[in-house]
Amino acid sequence: MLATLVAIASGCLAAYYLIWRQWESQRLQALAAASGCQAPKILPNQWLRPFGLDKLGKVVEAEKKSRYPLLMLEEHERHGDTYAQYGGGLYTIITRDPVVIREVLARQFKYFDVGSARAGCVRPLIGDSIFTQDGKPWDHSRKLLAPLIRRPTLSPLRLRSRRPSRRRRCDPGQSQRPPFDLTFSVITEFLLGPAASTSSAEGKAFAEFFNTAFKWISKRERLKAFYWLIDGWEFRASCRRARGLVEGIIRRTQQFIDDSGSMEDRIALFRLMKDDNDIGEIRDQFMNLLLAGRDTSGSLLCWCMYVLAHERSLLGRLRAEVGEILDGRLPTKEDFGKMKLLGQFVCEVLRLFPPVPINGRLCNADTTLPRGGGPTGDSPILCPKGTLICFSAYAVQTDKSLWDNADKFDVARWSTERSLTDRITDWTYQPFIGGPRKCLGGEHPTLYTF
Ligand code: HEM
Repeated sequence: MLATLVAIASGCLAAYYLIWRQWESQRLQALAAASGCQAPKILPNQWLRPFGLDKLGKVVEAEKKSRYPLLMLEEHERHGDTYAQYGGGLYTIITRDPVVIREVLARQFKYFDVGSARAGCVRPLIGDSIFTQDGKPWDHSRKLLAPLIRRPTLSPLRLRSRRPSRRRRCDPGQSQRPPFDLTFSVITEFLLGPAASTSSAEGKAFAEFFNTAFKWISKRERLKAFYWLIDGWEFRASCRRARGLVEGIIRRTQQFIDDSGSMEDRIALFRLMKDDNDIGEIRDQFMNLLLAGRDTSGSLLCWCMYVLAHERSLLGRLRAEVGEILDGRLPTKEDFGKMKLLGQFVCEVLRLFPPVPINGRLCNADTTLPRGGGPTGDSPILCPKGTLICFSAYAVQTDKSLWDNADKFDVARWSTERSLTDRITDWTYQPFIGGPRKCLGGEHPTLYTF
């Protein structure tokens, strides 16, 4: 009797599923037809098609060899500006078409989320805030943080000047550590003030726990939707301890923040700490900003040094420019406007070596995108709810059809007054992305590099 009931229930469920699938498919076909959509080029998967595990394996392998952006570029050159494939369980549209990217990040912003995988991957360390949220919670965080970080009176230049220690600079096995340690301490102090200095024992311990947790996060990110497979005691303990230490630092800072507001121009999160907000919220806002700003600025510094090691004459010209404008004193914000060559140099480094070379968005409603379909790729394409859009600033910024001598490092391409504005406007240059979610800290890259 029970077996019969189970069989009937299973049959009903299966029938319901098939009817629903049919109905869904007809609805999507109608939407596609109404917008003149054609299918994009869909790359076949070798095995386990619905999960796209072969594609995921290829990505993981490329990331291990630090050549994921190069893989994306090669695939675009082989398959076109926009194509589709199943990857890591998701139907994925992969694009380097600026028109499609603008549609996703700006024109149809509300239909594209950062998605739950990003949040799940990093939440144990940074909690929930601007970097991981979507919809109303994101809007709240953005409105809260944007005015704090972009205050005209606030300047990271007020931080005392710092250099990596001589011992670290000489350690060849740790060539990437000094820039990342430097940006870690600059951003931490910029956001929380001197009490968070990473030269204190507490600050050092925080940096250690944060870095350990971050190594785990990098591995989790590689697995996309399957990030949860990478977990462990060390990861959880480092996250817990890093979060605990930050709370201690925030409490201490709150004690010496007084009503006179004397520290307001030296601590970006001053208002947040002063207004008696929940300590957990302040901690998460800070951790999100640190995660968003530390590696990006550190990576920019590394690439600047890499380029300068190869372009010795450019180094000489940059030294001459900076020396002439500053004449031995520390710079002001206005000085950076005068350092034309330095600005062009940073633009070109960010073009060839964008710190966020690949990015993604998850579609939250059935919609269409203006290009990528049909034999020429000029027709609109259908983008059903649940589609992952993967786009690469690196592939756009090194696209030979958009840039003359795309592979060549050439500061002169930024020498005319409008070159940067024009490139940002037509979305062919997007190291800080664009649209409502564009980088909050990316207004003064020259300043960070200095
Ligand atoms: C060279 C340095 C930097 C680069 C290239 C860079 C690049 C980016 C990019 C591409 C995004 C978009 C990420 C996404 O939505 O998927 C982003 C977002 C963000 N960045 Fe930066 N960033 C830099 C420095 C900073 C700094 C120093 C801070 C803050 C102290 C910062 C704060 C943020 C925040 C808060 C977001 C999230 C904005 C939102 O979702 O509304 N960034 N950045």
